[in-house]
Amino acid sequence: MSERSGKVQTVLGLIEPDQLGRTMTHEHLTMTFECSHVPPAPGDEGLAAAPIEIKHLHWLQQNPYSHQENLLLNQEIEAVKEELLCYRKAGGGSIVENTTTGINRNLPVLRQLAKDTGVHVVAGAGYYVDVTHSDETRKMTVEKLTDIIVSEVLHGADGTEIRCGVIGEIGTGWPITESEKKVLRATAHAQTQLGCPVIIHPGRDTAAPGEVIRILQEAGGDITKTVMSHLDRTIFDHQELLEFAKMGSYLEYDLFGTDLLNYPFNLRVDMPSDSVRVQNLAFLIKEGYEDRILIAHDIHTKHRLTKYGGHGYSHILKNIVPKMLSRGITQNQVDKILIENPKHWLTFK
Ligand SMILES: CC(=O)NCCS(=O)(=O)O
Repeated sequence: MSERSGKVQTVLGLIEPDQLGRTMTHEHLTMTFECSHVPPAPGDEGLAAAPIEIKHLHWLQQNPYSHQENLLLNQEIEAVKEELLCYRKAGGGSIVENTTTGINRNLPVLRQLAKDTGVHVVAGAGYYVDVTHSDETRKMTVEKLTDIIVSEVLHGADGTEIRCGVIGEIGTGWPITESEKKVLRATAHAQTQLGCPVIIHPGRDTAAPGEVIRILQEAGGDITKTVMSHLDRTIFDHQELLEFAKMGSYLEYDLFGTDLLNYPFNLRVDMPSDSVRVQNLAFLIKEGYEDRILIAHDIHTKHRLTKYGGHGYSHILKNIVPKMLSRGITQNQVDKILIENPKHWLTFK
């Protein structure tokens, strides 16, 4: 049995699972998202180059990836610190920080934020999507990738002694590339060695989550300790959702606070509103999945911070929880989604 067994690993060390409290299982506190820049529509070049201002907020909400500066969340450490203090005041306890290799993980900043705010921060090991894989990463064998991921959890990552407490978000696109498949197999092998939680970013296609789970399963991964992120923008039909839910992973709705009409990464998608997200949670609960649901905001751009008029990290606690309660979800079920489910997922076997 390892020292991590029965514990949660934060950037400040191991803690008891009961110390976590309310937990957002998919956020970013510092990262860059230049890999996902979308050129502005003809005529919008001026807006895309303008400083972020309240008069441009609606444009930014509809075109978040077409503004280069908006993609640099790493420039907002002070604002994020203030947000985390508000998150604590609102009853938040912990945050899983999903930034992996490829989108500028910064473990010393995460550790400082945890120290300054008292919020428990769990950092992510592994690799984001193919477009961010270096030539060196692409050439690695599954064994080498496994060793690196294991070391990020056991010894620390990016040349620091700060240890990751989950693997992910592991990035995959659609179709899943060969390099991403190797990372997925390495993730499963590392999880087998460590007994740790895993979290996946699926490609933007309805078939993507199921395909990822099949690859992890074949490589020996523990699907019951694996989270499928971004279901909001990936599976829409309730029957397809139930088919996927039967595969046994955690089901994460993590884009609370976003209301995007034309989702630039897949224009066929009708991005749901927060009201529809809550309806989906109520549906999954009715179907018996209350032990498998997780929620978050996945803040990864500047405009979603309260400093810029956004909803911030406390939106779920302040606005979504009352909405859930008003739609027949009980306090006990809310507590499962925000406290019990994250706790079970994050505890090492
Ligand atoms: C940081 C990240 O991967 N966020 C997800 C954005 S997406 O549009 O839902 O893929």
